Amino acid sequence: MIYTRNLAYAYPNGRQLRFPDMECAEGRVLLITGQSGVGKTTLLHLLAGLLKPSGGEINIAGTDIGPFSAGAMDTFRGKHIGIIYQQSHFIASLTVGENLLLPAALASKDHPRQRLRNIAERLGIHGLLHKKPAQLSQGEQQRASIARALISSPQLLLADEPTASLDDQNCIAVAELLAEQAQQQQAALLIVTHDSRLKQVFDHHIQLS
Ligand SMILES: Nc1ncnc2c1ncn2[C@@H]1O[C@H](COP(=O)(O)OP(=O)(O)OP(=O)(O)O)[C@@H](O)[C@H]1O
Repeated sequence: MIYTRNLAYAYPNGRQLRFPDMECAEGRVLLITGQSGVGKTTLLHLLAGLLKPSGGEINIAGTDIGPFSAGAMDTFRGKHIGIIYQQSHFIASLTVGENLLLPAALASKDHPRQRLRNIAERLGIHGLLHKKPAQLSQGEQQRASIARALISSPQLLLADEPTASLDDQNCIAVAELLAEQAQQQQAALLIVTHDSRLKQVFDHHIQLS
């Protein structure tokens, strides 16, 4: 589903970052860990096509994303990639439901409201869709971010530190929920984190150094 080969990135006036080759199939989870500063966020942005590599290849769903223009990458990302950020980044003036429908609207997916109902029910947030994001607890916001990433049925889910601010019990619960949803949807799930607690949940693991 996704693989990388000889991936590298150099910030202007920064050091050159080189990443180990990685791959993850549909319905599987790859955990990518590493200390602060090794390049986890950079890697996530490369995989999401938000940064262009200085070398190497990223192949998603059979497509080398290297040659894409910024506009073509935006379209591809909207169709194939769901991103779960550590902070939810919801639009405060919209309801949770309206926030969750935005990516599906941008990706022109069919029957978004039906999908929203199904996913919100699965994640136990269907009673919260009419509320404003600020009225949700942190755990509820986390589940809402997962729902938002799933709503366009992406084939690739990228999660950036999804459990960093959670206690042990919620950390494991959110990790298992993510993996379960990815499996149900047959999406590849890549979790980028410094949270070593997740190593006990997932056995497919790469450590950046
Ligand atoms: N805009 C930038 N310009 C130059 N160097 C940068 C820039 N952003 C990040 N870096 C450097 O690139 C390296 C990787 O940064 P990155 O944010 O990807 O690491 P990280 O593993 O996500 O760290 P953390 O866990 O602390 O968030 C670091 O050495 C950082 O100082």
